[in-house]
Amino acid sequence: MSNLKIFIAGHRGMVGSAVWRKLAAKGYTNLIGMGSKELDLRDQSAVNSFFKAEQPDVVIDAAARVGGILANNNYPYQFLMENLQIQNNLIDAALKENVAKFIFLGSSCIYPKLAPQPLKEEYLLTSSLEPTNEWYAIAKIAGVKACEAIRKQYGKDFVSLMPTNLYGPFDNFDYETSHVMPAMIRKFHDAKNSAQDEKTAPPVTLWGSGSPMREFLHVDDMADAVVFALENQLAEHLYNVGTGTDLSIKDLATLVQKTVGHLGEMVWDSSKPDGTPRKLMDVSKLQKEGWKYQIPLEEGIKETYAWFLTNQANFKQVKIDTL
Ligand SMILES: NC(=O)C1=CN([C@@H]2O[C@H](COP(=O)(O)OP(=O)(O)OC[C@H]3O[C@@H](n4cnc5c(N)ncnc54)[C@H](OP(=O)(O)O)[C@@H]3O)[C@@H](O)[C@H]2O)C=CC1
Ligand SMILES: C[C@H]1O[C@H](OP(=O)(O)OP(=O)(O)OC[C@H]2O[C@@H](n3cnc4c(=O)[nH]c(N)nc43)[C@H](O)[C@@H]2O)[C@@H](O)[C@@H](O)C1=O
Repeated sequence: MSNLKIFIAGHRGMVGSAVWRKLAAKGYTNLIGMGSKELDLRDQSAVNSFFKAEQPDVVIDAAARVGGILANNNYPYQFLMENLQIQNNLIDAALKENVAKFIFLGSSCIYPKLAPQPLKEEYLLTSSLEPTNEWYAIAKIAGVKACEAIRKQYGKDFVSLMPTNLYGPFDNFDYETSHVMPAMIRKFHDAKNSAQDEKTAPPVTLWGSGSPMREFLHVDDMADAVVFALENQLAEHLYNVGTGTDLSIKDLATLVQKTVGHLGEMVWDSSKPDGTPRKLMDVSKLQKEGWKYQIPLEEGIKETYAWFLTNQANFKQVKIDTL
């Protein structure tokens, strides 16, 4: 049991809620969370007042404007500015209020589009970013650099974890704004359910060519990595978090289709972007510290589809507010 006061920013999101569950299960009793309606993390003075009043020992930053390839491409300003505002307010307030440990979550898209594979942490800022998500990536790079600067200048334990593509319970299943895994689960499921009989399911339309390669990590493994980073003093400021293996989007589609039990065709919509051709993580640095993923992809997809089936009435569908 631990009484460490831990503020999980974004505790209602896919990652934040998984971190909360994991910490609660491990006996952490002093967890705090605020929804965006109670505390808008873009509001600097509200964030400063909250930190002054609460004085957390640890902050886990799982709050962000998050979305799949199309949302990133269509709303560049929101993905750049909201993420900068949220993370800047959290990081700066944590420094001022003397928070002992800060865990910042970035994304594998911080690495250059055409970097050598697998992606090592040291490839950061060596060439240009993938255009569909450079806005989000630039915000995340600024977060990594802010934490690195605090570590260098103040010697504080601020660390950044870069997750690969994540999936699992409490994901966003919106057709337009979601990532590929929840999109596929919902599309195959809806097509299967709209069939007259099982063998005449309508086709499912997927985006791009299906040739990009992606790596997927179950959110419970991600939460486990966050808890590992919390409980251990990591030697460096930046660590990749993933499985170290990837597959093509076409192969993923076949796996999800089989899990869901859709028997129709797949159609590939080439008017939608492919995004980066490959972003396989080199996960050896965190492995050397002692952390490794546990949940195999097939098992994770089965479990996520089971969760989707029991939560169909109220799964999350994120819409993006613009000015
Ligand atoms: N999902 C993925 O595949 C990946 C995610 N990541 C990173 O992991 C982290 C968590 O992502 P994930 O859980 O998937 O995202 P979700 O969209 O599921 O959750 C994000 C959370 O952020 C909160 N939030 C957003 N804007 C604000 C705001 N203005 N004020 C307060 N809270 C806000 C939301 O709160 P509320 O619900 O109350 O509105 C929500 O709970 C992010 O940093 C993301 O960049 C990195 C790589 C891949
Ligand atoms: C986590 C990561 O997530 C994003 O990057 P991404 O990996 O490109 O995103 P994605 O999951 O949306 O797509 C992966 C691939 O899958 C293809 N694809 C097929 N059919 C569907 C489909 O129906 N929906 C979606 N979303 N994609 C589809 C799609 O065309 C692409 O080739 C960024 O936000 C980035 O900033 C980031 O951090």
